[in-house]
Amino acid sequence: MNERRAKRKLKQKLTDCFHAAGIYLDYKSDKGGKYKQFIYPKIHDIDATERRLRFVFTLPNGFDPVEVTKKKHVFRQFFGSNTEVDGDDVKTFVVRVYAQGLLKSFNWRYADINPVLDGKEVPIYCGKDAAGYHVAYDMTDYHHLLIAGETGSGKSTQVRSVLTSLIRHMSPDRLHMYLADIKRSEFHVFRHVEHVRELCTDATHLRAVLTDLDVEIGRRGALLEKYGAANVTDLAAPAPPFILVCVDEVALLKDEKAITDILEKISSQGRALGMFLILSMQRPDAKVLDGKLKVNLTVRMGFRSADRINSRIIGTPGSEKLNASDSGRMLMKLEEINEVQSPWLDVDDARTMLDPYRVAPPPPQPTVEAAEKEKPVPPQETPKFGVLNVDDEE
Ligand SMILES: Nc1ncnc2c1ncn2[C@@H]1O[C@H](COP(=O)(O)OP(=O)(O)OP(=O)(O)O)[C@@H](O)[C@H]1O
Repeated sequence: MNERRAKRKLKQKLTDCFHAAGIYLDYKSDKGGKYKQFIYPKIHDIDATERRLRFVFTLPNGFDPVEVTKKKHVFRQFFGSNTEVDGDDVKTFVVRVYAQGLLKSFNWRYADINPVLDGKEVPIYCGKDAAGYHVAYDMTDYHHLLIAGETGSGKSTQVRSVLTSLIRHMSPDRLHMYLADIKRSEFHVFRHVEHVRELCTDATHLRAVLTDLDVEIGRRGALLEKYGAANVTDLAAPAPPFILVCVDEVALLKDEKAITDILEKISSQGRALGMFLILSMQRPDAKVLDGKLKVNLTVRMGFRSADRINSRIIGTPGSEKLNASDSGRMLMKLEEINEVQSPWLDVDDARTMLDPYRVAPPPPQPTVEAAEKEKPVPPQETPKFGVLNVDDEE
């Protein structure tokens, strides 16, 4: 069957589905009122691949979108149980029909995901969608990420997998990571990995690191101004490395204004400067996700959440309905909201995989007595973070 004919058939099937579901407006077309005319939703786009079928339609003005949500079962009766219907609460809806449905679980394997990371500057590997396709995106396109979900939903595994994928894929010269784990439970596997410039386990350390990064924001901003560039990626080589700040359980820091102010600043200015955020939290905290952060954390991964209010704050309405038995399942908001299964990556496997990237741990700090015996050495002028120094560029 040629493509046009196949699309015409699919369009007819969707129209039949609209009719069966009562998704139309009708009016009498003759004076006697014998003949009815139907106005169905307008079908804009039909995209059919081997594994997935996708329709976009808009409702006629005057039709209540709630009626579509109520009639999702009719779409499943017509197209099969792997059918999803999502709408914007006004008039645009997307219907997706998947050939296989979401996997229950699958293992993180670099060899499998490597091809989808290729060609992306700062790739974020997310998981597999219901059609079995790998889902990944580039932070230089979509910027800052929020990962949220209640305890046991798979959030920590996802943060581990995202960071491990980045380390495997990017050279330590191109990506500098600044990690904060105030709970001290997650990031020990990343200790001494070459990409990881700082690993903070308390607010004082994180505040100092972010204060230095604030200086880096100023330096990079000055560089862009000097060369009339819109983005650090437009600068002539050697471009400064990308900087990723990842804070686990950021809600624990909600009263640390100096910290949240700089995180906000990175969220609003970091895009052009090659500085990105990944923030994770168990319970979305309206105080943390207020103002600029809320607007600038454009990508959301919503694992199972406690209730509707939480899932709305995360920005993935419906994540409260994810099954407790489906660990690692999330609703992911990139441009649309899609259900995605994240990969399983065990802590021990991650540790083993990261071993080749570890540099020797720094020598222990001398004791106070030993330091006092040493002759004082005049302080050296070393650039912070070793990333770039505006003066060197003169
Ligand atoms: N992607 C996945 N695939 C299969 N199972 C998973 C996946 N992610 C998590 N799990 C299962 O769920 C358990 C809890 O995962 P994880 O520790 O990531 O949850 P969490 O939301 O971070 O919880 P907490 O906040 O308590 O750390 C894991 O031990 C594992 O059994």
